[in-house]
Amino acid sequence: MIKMISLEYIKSDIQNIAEAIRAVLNIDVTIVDENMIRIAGTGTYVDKVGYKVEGYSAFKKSLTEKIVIFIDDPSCNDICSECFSKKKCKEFAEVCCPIICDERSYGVVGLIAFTKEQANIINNNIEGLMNFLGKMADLISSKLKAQIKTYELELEKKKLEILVNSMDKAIVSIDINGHIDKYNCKFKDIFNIEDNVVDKNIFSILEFINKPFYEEFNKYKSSSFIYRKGNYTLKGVYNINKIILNNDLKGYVIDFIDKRETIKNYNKINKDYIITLDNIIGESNAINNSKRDALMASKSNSTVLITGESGTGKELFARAIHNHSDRSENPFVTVNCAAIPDNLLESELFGYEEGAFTGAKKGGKLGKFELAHKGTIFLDEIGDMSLHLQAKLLRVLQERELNKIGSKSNILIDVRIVAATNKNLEDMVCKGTFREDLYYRLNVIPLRLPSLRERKDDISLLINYMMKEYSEKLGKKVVSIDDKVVKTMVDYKWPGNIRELQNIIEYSINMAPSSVITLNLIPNKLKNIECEEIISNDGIISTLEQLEKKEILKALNKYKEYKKDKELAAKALGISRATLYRKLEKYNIISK
Ligand SMILES: Nc1ncnc2c1ncn2[C@@H]1O[C@H](COP(=O)(O)OP(=O)(O)OP(=O)(O)O)[C@@H](O)[C@H]1O
Repeated sequence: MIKMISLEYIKSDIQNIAEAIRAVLNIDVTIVDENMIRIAGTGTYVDKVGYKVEGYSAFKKSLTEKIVIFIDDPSCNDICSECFSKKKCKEFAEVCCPIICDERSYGVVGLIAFTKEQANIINNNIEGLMNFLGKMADLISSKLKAQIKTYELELEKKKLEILVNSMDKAIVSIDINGHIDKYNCKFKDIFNIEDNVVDKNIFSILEFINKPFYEEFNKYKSSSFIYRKGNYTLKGVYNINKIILNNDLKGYVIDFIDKRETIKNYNKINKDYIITLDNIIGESNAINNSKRDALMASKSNSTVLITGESGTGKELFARAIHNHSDRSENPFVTVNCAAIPDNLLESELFGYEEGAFTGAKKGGKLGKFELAHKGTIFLDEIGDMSLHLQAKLLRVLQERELNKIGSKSNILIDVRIVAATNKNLEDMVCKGTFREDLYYRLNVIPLRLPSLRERKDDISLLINYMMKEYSEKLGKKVVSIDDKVVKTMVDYKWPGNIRELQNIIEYSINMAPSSVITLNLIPNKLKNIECEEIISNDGIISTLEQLEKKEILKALNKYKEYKKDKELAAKALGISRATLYRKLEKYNIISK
């Protein structure tokens, strides 16, 4: 940074100094910079300003070695013997002194005698002149230092300006009486201000700011606001911070958050996850029916209730419904009602105003319903919502407006609701754990998603899709799957549905030593299905061996998650571990 500054920046000051020296001493003066460019000069040097002093000279030596040089007779001086203009030299004597600033040589100031009289002045008072020239070099150096400081300050100012202007908050600083001192671009932007507002009073521009706030600072430190100018309305939150210097209050910095901007950013982040019905893998009748119903639902504004076992793709369908709807440009906001404790869920859904309760965040909190304005809110695991919140949600659904905790007025909401659950809400209604009126409000468009068991035709398709996805993700080249594995997977019951299938494919790709997924790579639970098949064949007489095999499989299945599974299974069957192993071999049971 400092390197960029040179004597060039202060050349008019330097020229003045050169002329002052000349006027006092009647000897010509010249000054060169660190590149040997003449910066200033008097007499014959005036026309040479701006040109480079070529070759080796006393000036060059003084600059590089940072020493004062005195030459009383150029014709026989050692330094001059190397000078390229030695032969045409018209000088009688010379004194030059380096200009040093922070131990760096920035140039040289020199006195040159072109007549015998001038040489006598130098020769008769060399010590005094050297001292004088040193003082002049110091003067130039201090001017340079001041210039470097100014440059650094300007640079800092520029950086701060860019920093403040690239903030996504609007900020303004005012004195203790409210007069505006500085502000960033965002401030003018969000409040639609066109004029220069420096020195204007903030209270006359932003009437919502509580005027005597500096007397009751803590009370008005942070608040939500509504700003109106003609047809323009802005809602947001502002915070006031004191500027204190040496225990004196000097003013305030106020920052403003534009609510629309917060919502827009939220959308941008969530836009990364765009799912449409075409991305939902499956061609079976069961899934095609669900896709058809979902497309119909997307064209309406009514509430959708998606039901289906865990991992069947309820959230995926909810996103697809939103993305196919005319709300797709607006937010899709998800709330997992089971993951958030009941006491927090209320503020998560509906938000609160500043100071609504002890511990409430500065500036209040935007609720998910507000964030989802003009978009869709996805209430996942709705069956886990408490009765207390069910009543609140019902009120919002009925009245289409919500009351934020701590607020005196209601907010109109325009949000499409898609709820989902893997619970049987009708059963819950019968047991009194889910409100009947809310159930009917939610279940306007029911969408049931089939379990993977009900769409076995899709399993191969899903396997291929997931193999590609995870091979890419994990950077492995797994390209095929053994037919026996596919058959085993088709036969399995998939209680965890697609999520469970995803886990197993991810696991087997991780474990695959080659490019093929083989039977030994998939968990045993998938291979022990025979057990369930035998059990379900009620009414059919089995041989004793079949029964024995069935009981062994049952026991293995029961303890499959345990480390000592064989020991526990053997104990449960009333046989020794060795006998169990023998029987496993006899019945060709593959076990972990
Ligand atoms: N048809 C499909 N094609 C591809 N991936 C799918 C499909 N359906 C679901 N998935 C994937 O399966 C996983 C589970 O889906 P999702 O979270 O939508 O299920 P869910 O029914 O909401 O589950 P839960 O009830 O447990 O919340 C996700 O990773 C999703 O991407």
